[in-house]
Amino acid sequence: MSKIVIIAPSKEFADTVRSVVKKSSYKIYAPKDDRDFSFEETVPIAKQEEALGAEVIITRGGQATLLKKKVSIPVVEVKMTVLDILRTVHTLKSRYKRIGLIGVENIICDYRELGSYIDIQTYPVFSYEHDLDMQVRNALADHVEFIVGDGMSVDYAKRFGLPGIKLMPSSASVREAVEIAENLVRARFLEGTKNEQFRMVLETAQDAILIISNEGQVLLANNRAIHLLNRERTDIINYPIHDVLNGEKSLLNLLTQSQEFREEIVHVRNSVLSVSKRRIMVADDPIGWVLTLQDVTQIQKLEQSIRRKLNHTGFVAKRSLEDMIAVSPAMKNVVEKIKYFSRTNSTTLLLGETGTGKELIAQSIHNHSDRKNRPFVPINCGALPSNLLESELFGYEPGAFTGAHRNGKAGLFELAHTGTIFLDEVGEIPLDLQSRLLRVIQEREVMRVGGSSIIPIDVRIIAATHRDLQSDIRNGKFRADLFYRLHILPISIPPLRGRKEDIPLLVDVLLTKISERYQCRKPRLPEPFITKLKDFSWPGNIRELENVLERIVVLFNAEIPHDDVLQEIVEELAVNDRAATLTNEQSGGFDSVLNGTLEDIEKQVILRQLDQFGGNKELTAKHLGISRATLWRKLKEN
Ligand SMILES: Nc1ncnc2c1ncn2[C@@H]1O[C@H](COP(=O)(O)OP(=O)(O)OP(=O)(O)O)[C@@H](O)[C@H]1O
Repeated sequence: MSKIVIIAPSKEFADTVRSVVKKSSYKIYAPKDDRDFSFEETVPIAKQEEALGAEVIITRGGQATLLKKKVSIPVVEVKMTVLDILRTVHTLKSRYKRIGLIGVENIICDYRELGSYIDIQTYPVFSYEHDLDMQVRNALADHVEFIVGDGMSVDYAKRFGLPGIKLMPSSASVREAVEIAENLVRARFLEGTKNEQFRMVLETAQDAILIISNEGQVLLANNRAIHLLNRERTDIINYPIHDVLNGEKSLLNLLTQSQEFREEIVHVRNSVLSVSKRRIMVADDPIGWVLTLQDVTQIQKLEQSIRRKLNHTGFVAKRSLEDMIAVSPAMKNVVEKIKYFSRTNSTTLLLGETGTGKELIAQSIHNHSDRKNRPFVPINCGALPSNLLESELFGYEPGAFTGAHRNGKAGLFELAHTGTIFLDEVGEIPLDLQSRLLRVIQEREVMRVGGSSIIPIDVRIIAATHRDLQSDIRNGKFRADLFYRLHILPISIPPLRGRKEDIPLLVDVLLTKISERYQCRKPRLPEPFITKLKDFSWPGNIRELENVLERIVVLFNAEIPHDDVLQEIVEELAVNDRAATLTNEQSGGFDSVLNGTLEDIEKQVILRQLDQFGGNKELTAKHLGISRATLWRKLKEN
């Protein structure tokens, strides 16, 4: 398919065209013999080429005038220049006194003035049917001896015995026409590109969009609008908006307002729509309106799905410092450390019993740091067997092991690039992997399992453990060098029993959270009960407290007498505490303690109780039946 088609009505013109147009991408039609193309021949050619996808037709003279009416693509006319005519007339001047210029109006009009300069008669033809005969007769009446003009006119004049010569555009004129045609093709392409871009924007928009004229006629509607209006496109485009929205009174009242507005809410059938109306201005003139309609329920669904996707990756830290309750001095101190440490990129080690909030603190550090908009990648190192943990952390190349994914897989270190990786239960990492982890931390680069290339990473490391890593080092379970790499910024998180001042606020905030989750009323707990909660040792820390409160929310809503529920919980907590103390005393290691001297045994008992009460000396002393001063003294002595 050629985009530019040249129809040369005569053989001579075709020769001029071929001398100019060398590109094979142009299709040239020319008569096979000396006879010029008739209109009956050129019209079908032009129509066929248009149907095949031609974008521009080049031709000349009367053919151009006619084809412009017959096809809807642009027809570029090869115009005769004044110079073309002068050149022809000049050669004839010595032989003929009276020369006439005859031809269709578009050839003659610009040159009519020519007659006054070079003594030549002009005979414009507006329509071959109506004027040609008359103008040839006029020329004869004016005693014109020789005629120059377009093919049709000259041929016609010959029938009256009037000799003539056909005007032929020069190569320069052909070149100019070709240039115009090429520019037109380029402009059409640009326009097509713009239209397509506009269409794509319109169709990929989340909103239903309608463009209406100043008179309220729908000029354009995207597929969402068609879908929303539940009509056929043909029943919408070019119809008045009144007809299109017939029956949707509230929407119509809103849309026919003569003012712009934004995000007005309107109920249409079963949907809630947010509607906006904006003027379209072109050079300060209003030319219509653009209406956007958003299905609010759809937006809510979209938001949910985006959140689900983000959360599904697990790479978003949802909690932050605002979620942390810190009333006790011990926790306030932890919060200060979080704020301070989050300003650095250094490796941080969180030390604390289970349920003390290590994960919450890791997320808070991340969200308080410059990396807050980057990934937060948590992994529980204790939850996976060694080989799986290795490929999870460092990734693997295709075919690294049986069952490996065909395309390989990026490790969590890679996925955490520019963000934070949270190595929970770092004390559970097997020794062989510890050395690999050490290398990654030292070099800040990873190599996938089965791979040979090194991938540099920029990751902040936060590790956490409930284990006594120093003792693991002594027992050969944890590498000392890895410990020192992790122990750069340590945070010891006190157990709940060591920060009982936090309990009342924790109870209040957690009850609100849980009640919201269950969508039920928040229980009001009696003060004595809340105070009583401070007496227990909470081995499961805040998680245990959370579980107890969840039970209260559920049972209070089950209409079980509230006092019974609270009484049962207090008893259960007391029993658990006694059992824990007993187990501790029996298995804890009294066996080991009993082996030492009396002083050793006393020291072990004091330290164990101190630990049991999260370092709280007052409670420890009370439990051991000694004064705080005695406890101080004994601790000092030991
Ligand atoms: N200071 C705090 N303020 C409010 N809620 C807290 C606080 N600390 C912990 N929590 C809540 O207690 C629960 C347990 O916390 P988290 O999971 O962070 O503990 P953890 O130390 O990581 O536990 P584990 O070691 O068992 O994984 C979470 O629901 C957390 O939001």
